[in-house]
Amino acid sequence: MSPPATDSGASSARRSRSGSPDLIASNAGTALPYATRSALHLKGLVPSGVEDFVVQEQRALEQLNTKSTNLEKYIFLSWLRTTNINLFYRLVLHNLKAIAPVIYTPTVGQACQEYSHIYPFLAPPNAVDGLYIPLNEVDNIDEIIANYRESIAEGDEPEITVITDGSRILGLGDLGMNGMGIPVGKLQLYVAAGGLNPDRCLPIVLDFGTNTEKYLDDPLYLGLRQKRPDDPAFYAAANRVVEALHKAFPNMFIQFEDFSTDHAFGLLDQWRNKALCFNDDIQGTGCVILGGFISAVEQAGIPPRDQRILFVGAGSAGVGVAKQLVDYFIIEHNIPEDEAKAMFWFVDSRGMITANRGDKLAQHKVYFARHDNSDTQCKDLEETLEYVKPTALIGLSTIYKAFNEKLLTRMNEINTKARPIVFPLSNPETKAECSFEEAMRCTDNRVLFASGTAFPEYTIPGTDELRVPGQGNNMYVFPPIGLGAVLSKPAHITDTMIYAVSKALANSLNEDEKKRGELYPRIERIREVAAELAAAFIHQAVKEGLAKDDKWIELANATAQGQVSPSPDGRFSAEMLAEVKKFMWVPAETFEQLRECCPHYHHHPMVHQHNQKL
Ligand SMILES: NC(=O)C1=CN([C@@H]2O[C@H](COP(=O)(O)OP(=O)(O)OC[C@H]3O[C@@H](n4cnc5c(N)ncnc54)[C@H](OP(=O)(O)O)[C@@H]3O)[C@@H](O)[C@H]2O)C=CC1
Ligand SMILES: CC(=O)C(=O)O
Ligand SMILES: [Mg+2]
Repeated sequence: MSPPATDSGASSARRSRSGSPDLIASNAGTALPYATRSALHLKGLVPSGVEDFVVQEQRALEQLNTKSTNLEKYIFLSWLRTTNINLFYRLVLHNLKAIAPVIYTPTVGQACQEYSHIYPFLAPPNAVDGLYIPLNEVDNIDEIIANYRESIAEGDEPEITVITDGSRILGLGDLGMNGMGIPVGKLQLYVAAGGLNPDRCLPIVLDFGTNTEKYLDDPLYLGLRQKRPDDPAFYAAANRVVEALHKAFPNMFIQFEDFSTDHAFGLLDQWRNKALCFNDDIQGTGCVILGGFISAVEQAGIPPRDQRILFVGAGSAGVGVAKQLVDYFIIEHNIPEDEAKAMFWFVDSRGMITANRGDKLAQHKVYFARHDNSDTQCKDLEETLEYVKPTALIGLSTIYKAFNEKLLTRMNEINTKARPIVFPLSNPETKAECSFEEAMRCTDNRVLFASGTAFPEYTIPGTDELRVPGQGNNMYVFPPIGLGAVLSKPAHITDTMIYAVSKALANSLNEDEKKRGELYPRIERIREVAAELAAAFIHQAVKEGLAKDDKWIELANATAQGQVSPSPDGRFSAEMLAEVKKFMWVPAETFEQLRECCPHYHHHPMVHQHNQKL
């Protein structure tokens, strides 16, 4: 069983192997009481003021606020995370709305592009950010895993990993090893939103080269300076790594992230029934967008079956999202699959996707290729929009401003009877199809909107009406899916477990959010909502007979048998929700808590000596 929520020793555990006084000092710093300073031979090495964590946090926030750019803020926060992880997460959790766009999209995109330039000179074994696995060392993967094991404290085996090869980082393309910023950033959200223990999160980059000349020519580039391998070599190496990880840590949840689309589908197909894994860009994005889309369809003002949905972009994200929306129309609205599928059109870089377009469609596009277009071949988005006259426009194309003023205005004109749905979901901001303000202005403020990246709130001109844009980003769902998987330990993740999370997300809006017509819960509530979504996931995993953890099986069965009170939508019980919340990691509030909750503290040789003297 995993440690309880109070096990907040944070990264101090990792440092315990060094036997250095850093163990306590790094996470307590100026909060170290005099007696402990004395015991650890730190007298005179720390300023004399003894303060509590709240004051430390004020100082950290003050320092963060002196940084004039988001990249500087990112660098400061990375430094803080590797220096004092407890303080880092206190700051993140108490300022999530302001900090999420710094540690995650959009700033993380820029940080990845600059990764080799801002690399913080980490000093292993005491500071290890994750695993860098070069192609030419894949045969030594067991040694690499053994080295990692050596660098962590006993009992801190990873329970979750985010793994990328950097080949499609957000909408920024192939960043090679620089893509490491994404697993690092995603795992910070696993901790902040999902309550995973930071010591048990493992970011991994497969450093398999890059096809981006700019990085190959950059003297500071830290990855392998070679072109990417061909497909057989890629799959042989990637599978070798995943196999070794799965063997070393059989219960570890594996999140595939930001692989180029063909490999994203390929790896998922190979591993989805063999290991506890999922692809965030295909399944996570599908899950989160379905959650917001359900709310949008309810507010649009036309029957769901009259929706005509135009996707711009048919990559891992576009196809992943559309497949989940098809399931929704089938399951919730009893629309036969063929009819449900016919509610969707796609545009890619070559125009509307049709079966008779003349090019060989990639396998993942075939399902949605239109057969009813006769001779009509729309060559781009503008033509397709006029042809389809969509009620919903969804962008996962990486094309900045693809939804220009003209197109947005047309969406408004086409949809006089319904509120138009516009979801520019590409990341980061420099790739977003449009902004919230643009969508509001061009649709007489009628738009039902969600974006991948965080956009500012918008006050309708001439009024004091403030509108909050929805953030349709998989960050709302991968933390609870991971948390639910870590707790209930299903043999593998099914589409129906992910579907249950989408439904729970749509049900998670509070009265205020609903009254304001918002599509997603406010980010300040992301942790509270994550607990509900994780409970829904666990409940579904148990229902499908795939969960392996007895405690959660018993709790879910008790709900099903009516022994405990179910949630309003019947998906989980209050008891289960309370248990999930108990598990969620929280940073220590006081020095005492840090000390008590850190099992390694008491084993520290100097602390041991000190305690013996007391
Ligand atoms: N909001 C969220 O939570 C998430 C957002 N995303 C974002 O989605 C975007 C796409 O990701 P992914 O699907 O994996 O990437 P891909 O590169 O696989 O997909 C991009 C798609 O856009 C198409 N495209 C490119 N140029 C144009 C154009 N001019 N007009 C129309 N379509 C075009 C491509 O066409 P072709 O196939 O012909 O090359 C391709 O189908 C990224 O920006 C990513 O950040 C991804 C995951 C989650
Ligand atoms: C959010 C995300 O996973 C992406 O843009 O790739
Ligand atoms: Mg991604």
